[in-house]
Amino acid sequence: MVLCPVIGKLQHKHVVLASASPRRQEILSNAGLRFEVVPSRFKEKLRKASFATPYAYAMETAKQKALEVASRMHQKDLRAPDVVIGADTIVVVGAVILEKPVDKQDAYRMLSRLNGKEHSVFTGVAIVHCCSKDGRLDTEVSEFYEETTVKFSELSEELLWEYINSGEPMDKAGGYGIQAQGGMLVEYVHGDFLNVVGFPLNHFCKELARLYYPPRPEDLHRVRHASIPAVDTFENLSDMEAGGSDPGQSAEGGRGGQQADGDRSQAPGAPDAALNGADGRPPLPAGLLELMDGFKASKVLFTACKLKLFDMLKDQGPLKAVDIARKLNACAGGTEWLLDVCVALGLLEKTHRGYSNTEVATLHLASDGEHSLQGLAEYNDAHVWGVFTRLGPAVQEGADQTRGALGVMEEEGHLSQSREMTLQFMRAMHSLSKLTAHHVATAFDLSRFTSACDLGGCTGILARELAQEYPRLQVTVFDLPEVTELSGGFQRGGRQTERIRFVPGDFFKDNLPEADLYVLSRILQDWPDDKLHKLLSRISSSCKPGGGLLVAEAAAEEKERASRRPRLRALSAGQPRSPDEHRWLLQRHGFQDVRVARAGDLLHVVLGTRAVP
Ligand SMILES: Cc1cn([C@H]2C[C@H](O)[C@@H](COP(=O)(O)OP(=O)(O)OP(=O)(O)O)O2)c(=O)[nH]c1=O
Repeated sequence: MVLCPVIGKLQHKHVVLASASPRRQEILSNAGLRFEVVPSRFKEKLRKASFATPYAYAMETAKQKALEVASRMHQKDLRAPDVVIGADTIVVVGAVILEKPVDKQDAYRMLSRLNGKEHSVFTGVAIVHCCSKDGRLDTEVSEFYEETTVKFSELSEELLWEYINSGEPMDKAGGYGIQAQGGMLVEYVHGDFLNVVGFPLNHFCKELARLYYPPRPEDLHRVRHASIPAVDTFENLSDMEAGGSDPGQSAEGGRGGQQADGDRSQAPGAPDAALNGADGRPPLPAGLLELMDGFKASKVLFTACKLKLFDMLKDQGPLKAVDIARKLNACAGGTEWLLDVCVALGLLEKTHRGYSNTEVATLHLASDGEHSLQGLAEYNDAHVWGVFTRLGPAVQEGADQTRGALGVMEEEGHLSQSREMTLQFMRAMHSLSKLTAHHVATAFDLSRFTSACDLGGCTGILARELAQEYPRLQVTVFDLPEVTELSGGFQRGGRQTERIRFVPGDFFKDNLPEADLYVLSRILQDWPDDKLHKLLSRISSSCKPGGGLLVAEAAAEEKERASRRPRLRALSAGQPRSPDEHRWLLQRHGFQDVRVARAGDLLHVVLGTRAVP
């Protein structure tokens, strides 16, 4: 069965897998690809230090493996295969690249390095298209890489040696095989599992799609780059290629326009499959209409939050519309409209007994819950809404682009405006931090530090999580006086609170409190380059050799930068920086052994150690 038709594109070609890896052979043949196996003789000896990133090294090795096979086959028969695929898998922990162990001691060294920690597995892949011209070999190379994060449990020496003696580690990068007994060592995996096993099949199919079906301008509204087009989409495209119907029309019948995944953020012009016209009229732009109305839905949510509707229904629901209107001291007709829209938006449920919260509303929209996002809704309504009404003039007049098109930080300037505004801002940050603090605190093992200072730590949510996770850690929250003054209102009791103190100050002007570990969570993105360097250099001067700097920022790997949330936020807060940019920033300011890890779905975290100046 060929599930992904792009694999079928290679059906009549002479495809060679330049790899001895049985795992790669299995993954590709399971996917329906037919190929010959010719292991590469390229010696994996490129100088690692000459590559800017580990994945550049893996991609180059993959390319050299494939090119070696292509040229050997060409020399032998004066005929080259059509396509040669090469791959190289490496394990990266800190700045160290691990390949296959040379002996048991080497395997032990590798596994000890990985023990209890998170690491990255990169596979570089090269797809080499070959052709023979006048006895000469011409090649065209496309290459890409995939990264997967893997965390090992804390493992005893005994277990490590038992595993090594099983013989499994010897032919595998990093000295383990996640697909077999090595799977028992692994606590979690973020990303493509097959990438760890040696071949990122999903990304490979996307790459083939890119190569074999480059989108025509008129197709761009239908096919999303980031996904492997659905089978139906491909069939349409193949038909077109074979002289079939026009793409606009081929979407008819409710098949061609399907999105490849369940992401609701479909391209706005993507036709709704069920509603396409059958007579040459353009399909209904359902996604676009949804975008046109998006602001109305936000305002309904904000208004319901402001009226404390979800609080009322959490405690007293279900309630009839008239009773809700009475309690809100609002007009009955208007209240009923609002309630019905909330039902349509999935925020409320309506039965014969009246209106009640949906689960998501009770969890995230009632104000007192552990996971409440009320503060964020309130802040977006009171402030960000207004900022976005200035988008048109800001684009025309050209604001400071380092701060996004709107030229203002969402938070800027309001801390000093009024106590109420400061509180609103703090509630918004508090809401957001609750979603991410645990991931930030546990992305790395920070138990070697005994004191930490969370710069711009606001209500102390992350400080609390750090103190909870590391029982020896004393945590200082350093923030502007107007913030620390109000932070008391956000504190909950608990033993870890004794190890948290709030210190008022400005991190651009005042001496930073002493600490082994400095933390900047969602701070750097808000500042333009000059301020950012000033802040990092102040931290670097305060941090003792061996101390650490932990930076948490919105996840912004290349593939994510184009997605909806970071893009919208970038309008008011500037373009998010990638993990590599953060790694470079820390290195530039005197931090070494810089490691990057994913912290949940929203953030990435970077940890560096202060070098001896
Ligand atoms: C981390 C990890 C790696 N591996 C394997 C995948 C690769 O086969 C190997 C990494 O070595 P590679 O040098 O990438 O590949 P290889 O030597 O096996 O084959 P060739 O060079 O001929 O293409 O490690 C696993 O099987 N499971 C794992 O969990």
